[in-house]
Amino acid sequence: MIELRSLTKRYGRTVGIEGLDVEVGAGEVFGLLGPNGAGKTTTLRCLVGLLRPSDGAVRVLGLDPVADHRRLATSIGYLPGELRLYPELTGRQTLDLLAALQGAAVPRQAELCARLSLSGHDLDRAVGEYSRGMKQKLGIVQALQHRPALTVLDEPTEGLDPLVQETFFELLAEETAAGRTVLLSSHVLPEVQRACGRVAIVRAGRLVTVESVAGLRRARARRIRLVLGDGRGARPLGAAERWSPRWDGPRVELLVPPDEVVAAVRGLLAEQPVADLTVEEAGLDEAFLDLYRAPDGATGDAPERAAAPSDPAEEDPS
Ligand SMILES: Nc1ncnc2c1ncn2[C@@H]1O[C@H](COP(=O)(O)OP(=O)(O)OP(=O)(O)O)[C@@H](O)[C@H]1O
Repeated sequence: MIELRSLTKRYGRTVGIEGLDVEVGAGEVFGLLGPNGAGKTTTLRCLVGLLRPSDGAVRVLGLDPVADHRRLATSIGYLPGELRLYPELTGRQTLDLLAALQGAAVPRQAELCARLSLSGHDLDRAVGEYSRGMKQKLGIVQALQHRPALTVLDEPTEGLDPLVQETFFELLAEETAAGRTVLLSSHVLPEVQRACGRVAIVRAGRLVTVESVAGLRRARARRIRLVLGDGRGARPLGAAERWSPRWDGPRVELLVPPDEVVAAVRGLLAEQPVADLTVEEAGLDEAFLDLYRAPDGATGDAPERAAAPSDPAEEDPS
């Protein structure tokens, strides 16, 4: 469904994304994750043909999203991160206008509006009067209304209340059950854990890893919690100090790599009066936070991301 080969997009001197290699197959819900400014939106815009790559290749359903933009319009649904709508059009007029641009029938429009609680009354109001969440719901409806083979969603749950989020996740599950593909960007970690089978993590314009959510979790740390039996608080833990123990009175918590857990527990039990001990898998949040962190501990944009000064700014072809 999606093939990115060394995808690079520069904005003049700034690197949006560099050397990204990713493949996404039919029926996947694939997550693109990373801190602010990592290059997620840039990647999605290249995928839907709104940006021309500076280097590398993008194939969506075997086609070039820029050159074959019109042909792909019927097969792609896109929810931009910053949804800008004509404020004077009603919700219904907006959906119909976008359907015309998609060039396809919209068999799901009514059903999606009903499921996302956009009433007939709402749809007859001008979009300029919509709340943030209502606009987002309209954005989701238009992205799915023509039953596209691929739906690209940039931060889709922004502004949605928990009940609507629930419906949204049901919709995603139905997409994959029907063999259709979804690519979403997010930095809301639990939603990725819930919705995606695989994720690509990007940081400062580069791919950090592509992995299944299950695999990512398996490979990450275990949390060891100890309650010391003598009631005394923080003290040196010998070899276990390297896992940066966090103390709270007589309780201490360490995050330990999975293959070192047994040795860590043995060492801790041998050296402390332990009253209680638990070992559990660290949450996916910690797994991601670990990958988010730049090698120097910083997150987000790295100052060394500037591209060669001679690189021309790429223009939006649309
Ligand atoms: N139109 C533009 N002109 C110049 N630089 C841009 C432009 N759009 C994005 N960038 C830069 O490209 C880099 C990647 O931005 P991008 O919007 O793709 O990140 P993101 O991962 O979507 O971030 P966020 O989570 O904050 O939405 C950033 O350094 C950003 O400043």
